[in-house]
Amino acid sequence: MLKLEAVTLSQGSFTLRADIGFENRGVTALMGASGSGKSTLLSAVAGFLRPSAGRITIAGQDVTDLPPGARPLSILFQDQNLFPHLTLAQNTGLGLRPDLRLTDDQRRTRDEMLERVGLAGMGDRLPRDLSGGQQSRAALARALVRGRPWLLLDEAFSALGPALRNEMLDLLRDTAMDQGLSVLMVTHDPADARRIADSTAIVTDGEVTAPLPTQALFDAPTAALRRYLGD
Ligand SMILES: Nc1ncnc2c1ncn2[C@@H]1O[C@H](COP(=O)(O)OP(=O)(O)OP(=O)(O)O)[C@@H](O)[C@H]1O
Repeated sequence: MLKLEAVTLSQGSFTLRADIGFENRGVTALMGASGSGKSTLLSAVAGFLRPSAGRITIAGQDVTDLPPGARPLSILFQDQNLFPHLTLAQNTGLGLRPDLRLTDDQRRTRDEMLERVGLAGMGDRLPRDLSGGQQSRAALARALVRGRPWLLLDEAFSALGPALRNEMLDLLRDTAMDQGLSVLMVTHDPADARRIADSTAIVTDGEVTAPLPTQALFDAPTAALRRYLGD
């Protein structure tokens, strides 16, 4: 379980309060209007923003004071940040060792992950020689190869066209299932949540609602969801 216990987050004059737990199983969507605080919440979980009150725990461990790299999670942003001068294999290997001195086992892990995301045999290519979709797959591989139990995504696929975006969402869901990963995914698009999220939490009015099963939530929308959908 990932818990934000009586957490207060501040960015300038904006304040978000969260007292909430995310189950470590499957995909949870974090949905809300622009400026509602989705990225703020994710930044705090990732360790880039320190809460002004409360604490954050993951699997019972207090991570509030841990730097991002020491937390049991990986992060994928919209800007995929592949290094242009490094090959696909090297970009992915960075997830395992920043100095790229991989052991044989780590090479195997890297190659299996590239295969898992549909990039087998492309390890020698530079990012510029990949399509947008392949670059997204590579960035996902680099995040997954770290083997951390939680994966956080901040609108990671929102720049992609609809077909590619659905393909990446499905790949994310399937890989999460295979690897027993827990995923917390920020999206502003209800279609993303409905496609792959087991549960969905809404960020609105400076607070975060408790996650509810996505299907049930959309079948009988809460006041927070209705406000967000503009019904
Ligand atoms: N560094 C900052 N300094 C001051 N205010 C900030 C800062 N970063 C974010 N904010 C404010 O905090 C609020 C929440 O921003 P946040 O980026 O978390 O929203 P969001 O829900 O992720 O929005 P979007 O969907 O547009 O990305 C906004 O009002 C924003 O203007």
